This record gives sequence, C-alpha cells and structure tokens, in this order.
Amino acid sequence: MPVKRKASSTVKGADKTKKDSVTSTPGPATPRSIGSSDEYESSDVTESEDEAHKRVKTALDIKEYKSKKVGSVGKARDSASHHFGDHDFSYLSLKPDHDNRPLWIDPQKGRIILESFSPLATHAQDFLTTVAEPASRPAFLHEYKLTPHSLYAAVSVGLDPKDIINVLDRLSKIPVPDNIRNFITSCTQSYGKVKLVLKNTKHYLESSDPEMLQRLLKDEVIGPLRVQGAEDITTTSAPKMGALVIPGTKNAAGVQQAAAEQQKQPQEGENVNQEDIFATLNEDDDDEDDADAVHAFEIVDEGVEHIQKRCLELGLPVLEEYDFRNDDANATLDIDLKPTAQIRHYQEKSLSKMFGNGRAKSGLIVLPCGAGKTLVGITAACTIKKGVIILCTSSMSVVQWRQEFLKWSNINPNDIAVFTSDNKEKFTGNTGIIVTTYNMVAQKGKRSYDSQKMMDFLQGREWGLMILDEVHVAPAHMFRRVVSVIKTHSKLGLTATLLREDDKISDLNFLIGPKLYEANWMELAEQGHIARVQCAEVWCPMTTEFYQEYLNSNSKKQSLLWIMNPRKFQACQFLIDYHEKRGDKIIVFSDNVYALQVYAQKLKKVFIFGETSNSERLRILENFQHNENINTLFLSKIGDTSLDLPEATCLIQISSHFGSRRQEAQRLGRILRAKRRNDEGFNAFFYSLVSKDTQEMVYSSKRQAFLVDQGYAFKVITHLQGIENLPDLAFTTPLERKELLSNVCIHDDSGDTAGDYEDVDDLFHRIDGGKRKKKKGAKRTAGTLSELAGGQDMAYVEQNKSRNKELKKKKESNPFFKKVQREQQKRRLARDEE
Ligand SMILES: Nc1ncnc2c1ncn2[C@@H]1O[C@H](COP(=O)(O)OP(=O)(O)OP(=O)(O)O)[C@@H](O)[C@H]1O
Repeated sequence: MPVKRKASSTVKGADKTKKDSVTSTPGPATPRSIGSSDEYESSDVTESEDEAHKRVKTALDIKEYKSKKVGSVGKARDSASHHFGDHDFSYLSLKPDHDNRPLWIDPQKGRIILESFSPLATHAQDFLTTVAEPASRPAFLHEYKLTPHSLYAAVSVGLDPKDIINVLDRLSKIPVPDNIRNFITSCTQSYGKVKLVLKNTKHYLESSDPEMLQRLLKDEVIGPLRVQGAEDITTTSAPKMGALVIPGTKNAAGVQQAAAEQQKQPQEGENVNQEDIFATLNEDDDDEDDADAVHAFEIVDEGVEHIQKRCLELGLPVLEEYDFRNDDANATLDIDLKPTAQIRHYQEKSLSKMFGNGRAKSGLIVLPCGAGKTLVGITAACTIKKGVIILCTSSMSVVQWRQEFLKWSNINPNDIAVFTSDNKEKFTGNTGIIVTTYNMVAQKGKRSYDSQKMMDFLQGREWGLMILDEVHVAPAHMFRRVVSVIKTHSKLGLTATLLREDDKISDLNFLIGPKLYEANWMELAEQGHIARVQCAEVWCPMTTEFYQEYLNSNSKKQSLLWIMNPRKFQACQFLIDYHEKRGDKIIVFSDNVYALQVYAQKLKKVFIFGETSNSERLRILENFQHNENINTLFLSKIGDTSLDLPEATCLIQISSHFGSRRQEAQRLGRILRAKRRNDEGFNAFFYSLVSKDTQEMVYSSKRQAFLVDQGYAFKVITHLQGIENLPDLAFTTPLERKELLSNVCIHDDSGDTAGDYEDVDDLFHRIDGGKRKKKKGAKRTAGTLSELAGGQDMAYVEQNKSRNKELKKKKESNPFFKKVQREQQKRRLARDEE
C-alpha cells in the first residue's frame, strides 16, 4: 500500500530555517516569514479601492475553506493534528514526485512557499516575482503572496490565467487548490482585457475581444466618448512579444532572448522529472509568441479619465500601454546608451517586464538603494526615444539625474534641461528631457513669470515617458497632481521600498501602474552589486536613575529618556571609536534633534539637522567625504531621504521614528552602495541601539520586519566587549549620570520638545522650494537652554565647542578644501556655459 504523505511535514528546510532564525534573530527580531499570520486584510490594499480585492476575500474566505476542510478532510486528522490547529494541512495529498517540485501553496491564504535550495528555484523565483508579491525571503524558504495587484501585474506582462495556473501546478508539490485557481481566474479575467493605447497622439480603447468593445460602445458613459466619424472598430494584429531591443543588454535583445539565455539547462544528476518541469516552463514561454488580432476604437482625449473611471466601475481596469515604435506624431529623441554601458541582469529583467510585448507598460520597478535605478530609468528613456520628464524629490537629485544621463548616454547636453527654483531651462530641439522636482510641478497658487512659462511648456506637450523617482516618498497628493497635469504616454515609478506608513501605497498601483519587478536584496548582495550588511540590535540597559524616572513619566518623556539613556550613549561612543579605528565612515542617525546635538557635541562630532544652513551642510558633507579626521556624522531625519549623502560603511541608529519599516530600510540603504563591497570579506554594519525593557524594543522589532523579510538577520548584542576599558568613556560616575538626567528633565519641562522631531513633509516642500521656513521654538542653543535651566546644568554643552564651528574656522586654512572649492567653482562655471 502506498504511504500517504503529509504535506505539513514535508516542506524541506523548514526546521533548518526555524533554527537559523532562532540563533541569528533572537529576541524581538524573529522573522515573520513562515507561519506568519499575515492575511490579505493586512496588506496595503483597502477594499474600497479595488473591486477585485473583494473577490480575493470571497475566494479565500477562511470560513468557506474551513467548511470544505471539515467536509473533505475530517478523516485525515490524526493524533498529531491538534499540534497544528488551523495549520494542519495533512489532508492535502502530495504529488508522488513532490521532492522535485519547489513550491507549496497555502490554500487558506494564498501564500506560496518556495524552497530556495531547489534546483528549480531560479525559475520558480522568476515566475513568482511575476505573479505574486515577495513577502519574505530569508535563506532557505521564501514566502510569496498572491494578491489582486500582483496578478494584475502578471496580466500586464502578457500572462493569462491558464499560464499562471499551469506553471504553478507544475512547480507545486500539491495540486493547485480549487479556491486558488478560482482566485487567480477571478482576479485576472477582467484585467488587461481593455487597454488604453495612445497611437499617433490619438487615444484608443483596445481589446482582443471584439464583443467586449461592443459592450463598451453601448455603455452610456463610454459610448458617447468615442470619436464621432471614426471607424467603429478597427482590427490589427497584436505586436509580437519580445521583438524589442533593449539597449545595453549583452545580446541587446528583448524578453524572449534574455529569458532564453538565462534558462538554466538541467544539471547532471538532476532527474527526469525536473527536466520535464524545465520543458514545460519553456513551452509555456513559447506560447507567448503567438500574435493575436486586436480590435480598437478611438476615444476623445478629454474622455480618457472618465473612461478609466467608468471601466473601473465596470470591473474592467484599463491597462495603459504605449506603442512608442509606431508613434510618428512625437519627435524622436536622439539618445542611446554609450557602448560602454552594460546593464546588469536584474536591470535587464526589470526592463523586460516594462517592454515585454514591444510596448511600454506603466508601472513600478523596485530595486534596493545603490542597485542602479537611475540607469534603469535612463535605459527606459533610450528604449522609448521620445520626450522624457523626470520627477525627483530634491533639486540635488535633479542635478544628479542630469549628470547620470550625460554619463551613461550619448544625449546632447542641449537636449536635457532642468527645471528647479534656480534653473528654468528648456531644451533647444523639438524634443528632449526635462529633469525637475515633484514640488516644482505640483506647486499650486501663483508662480513666478518664468516658472509659469515653464509649466505652460511642460503641460503644452506630450511626453513619451515620465520617470517618477523615489515614488514611495513623494506625498500622495503631489504625485496625484503631477500625474494629472502632465500628459504622458507611459510612467515608470522607481523606488527601493514599496512601503509607506500611510495607506497611500495602493494609490501607486492606479496612478502609475502595477509593480513590474522587485529585486531580491540578498541575491544582489551575494553577487556584489550591493554591500553585504551585518545588522545588530544592541540592547542597552537603562541606568537605575533613568529607569526610575522612565517608570514615572508620560510617553513623550519616556521616549526622551530611552534615547538619552547613558548606557546607550556609552554604546554609541564605543561603537564610534571601534569603527573609526577600523577605517569606517560612520553615520549616526537620530530622529530626535535634541539628542542629536547633545550626543554630537559631547562626542565632538559634526552634525546636520533641518536647521543647518545649506552652506554648512555642504561643508560638513564634503569634510565627511574627504577629510580623514572627520569620520563620523550625526544626522537627523532629513538624512533619510533629502540629502545626497557621501558613502558610509557603518550606521548607528540612536533614535528613530517609532515602528517605521520604511525608515529602517532607507537607512540601511545608505550603506548598500559602499564601494568597498567587493573587497574580500568586507561587511558594512548597521546597529540599532535600543534601551532595554522599554517601549523602544517593541518599535525596534516592528521596524526590522521589512529587512528581516528581505533576508537580513539581526543579531542581538547584549554586551559590547571591552566597553569598560574605553578611555574617556562618558557618564561613568553617578554624578555625571544625574547631571544628564536633570538636563533631560529640564529639557522636557521647558516645553521645548515640540520641535524635537522634524516634519519630513515640511522638509520635502522646503528643500525644493529653496526657501527655508524657520520653525518656531525649534532653535535650541546652549544659551537659550541655560537661561531656562539656570545655567549650571548645561555645563557640558558649554564646555564642548561644536565640531561644526571648528570646521567652519578651519575651512579657510585647509589647502585641500581650497582645492575642492576651486574645482566646484570650475564645475559651476562649466555648467553655466553649457
Ligand atoms: N549596469 C551598471 N554598470 C556599472 N555601474 C552601475 C550599473 N548600474 C548602476 N551602476 C552604478 O551603481 C551606483 C548606484 O546607482 P544609482 O545611484 O542609480 O542607484 P540607486 O538605485 O538610484 O540608489 P539610491 O536609491 O540610493 O538612489 C552608481 O554609481 C551607478 O553608476
């Protein structure tokens, strides 16, 4: 008699991973990966936004599942079942050759677990990143989630439900459960059925199903928006998939060739079943070459938004595509990648999702910091070869984008202009590239004459491509406005983390497009494209006097106490000393600007926060980059996104924004681009200093969730070896600690704490606008505080001269900085001449 296999006990490597996570991520940093209770309800999508989402809930309704389970499975439960509760999947029969198949599907929640050690893992991963959302990718088991948006994206790159279910079935250890099949079918049946195509400046509604178009023509809203006098429905053949050349690729060929090149042949020793699976995957790919006929009718330009809205109401979300190769109405831009530019395999892969069927699809590409999003954007521009508008978060990024275009492509410098508060240039030819900021375009109210003229120019023409840099950062209302005022054929959103702490992330799906590609951070680190990072959480016990005060304080004061905890200060001092001696460049992040200044001044380090003037910022950043005596920089929240930071190899976080996963990821991103990443055994370091037994520990584990899901393991350090022997260790005597505590209490009592946390949204506006508002009450100087505090308690601040001021004084006499200044001056002149 054949032995009945139990699914719950056969997910290979599960135990191993569990063990790993216990040893490497103790305490609060336990990964949420396997067995996580995440459900669709907890994703970033809300029900009201998307009809299809309702279908998910219905299709994957747990009650529905449970009733099925009881009916069909009652008998299968055995003596061990009660250990698994709702997670007893023993009723699912495994396929006889399940060992060769890398996936397991959770019928309750649509989770897909991938054995990343399987020989088929690479293929399976490619497939899964196309159809599902990566949820967690630690060493051995990866978790993906099927969501309406991920399936929408899959349809947008040309897969149909049959393909998705077939490949899933081939790779799965169990037959694809019926509710998962239904879910895939119900989510995908309407997506992509209707496309909005701009061809020769005319908008068309296009579909491969003529009946669908007839239905739309009869609709009371859409019917009247058809261009009167135009042919009812025209029929042409669909473009062939993969006929496109993406510049910068090795074979400079599109999807099919790129995919074929990457298709790994079965290794020696792999058995026949695996070869079968390879063969099926390849067969499925071949299907995509079939060209269908497409039918279309023309619609009026003004009707586009109404039609999109109406189609959504009808449950037929419109897919936007740009047939740029047949766009003869817009001038062609003379741009190509330089022959030396070779895009990397993941950059190529992300672009092949965008240009999969020879047209440009709008959507989001997610790559970790430093992985080269700029070059992806530039290559997209070189592929489309039409007018491009790029939106950045700061005027500094604007300058960088322009420089990168000049570095990687053969664009004529006159064809790429910038639009910022200081520069309102236009390109000279009949088409070109404009690099600007969200703020410049989204700004409401009266503009200066030049700015208005520039806006008229931007609004008065059609763009081939709009690149939205750092889309996760731009306030939702801003990108909504930008997208509505600029007429563009395609949109590409670039980001490192599709995370927002507000609920606006799903807006991106509809305002820009679905996620087209998300890279695996660990894979990129292993391949040396980004740095390997050691993450550690350092537990700092509170001193008795601080903890006593903590227990008797309100939450605002408690947070000040856990930041100013003398043991945390000592840990920070020790780590700075240790890493400076190793030759690292260190950034210490503190959201709390009071703590930032106290720490930096006591340790005699430079610091930058919202109120640091632009010239001082530049001076400090230059010193941090080039001066071997300035190796540590203290940074407030503005360093998360708004500053172009020089390279660092060690990060220390002393205060953060509650449980913000995005901030944690952004901060880690600051060290991923370390140039030394390819040195033998090189690691960058990321420390989070956490005061033990305080609420900060809870926030800390929440913050780490995203990075843990990317495969990072946070080690917990409970004692820093040798800290006691550090010369000049601060706060070693009870008197010093008491003095610090009384300063903290005075600061809290002074009511000056309102300005301790900078408002990043404000900064977003401020940096771009170039005019810095002074925030009331946020200015803290020793003088002001000592007046409030009675003087003697601020003794340490008075004694320690600010390193920032020292730098300012030294600047004049340092020949190196004279040279830097001269070079800058030259560059500025050269740019002006350009
Ligand atoms: N294909 C490539 N070949 C060589 N160098 C590359 C390639 N792609 C990117 N780079 C280099 O990698 C570095 C990081 O690129 P880039 O600044 O575009 O990253 P990013 O993803 O935009 O990072 P961030 O999110 O921090 O802005 C740059 O120095 C860039 O020139």
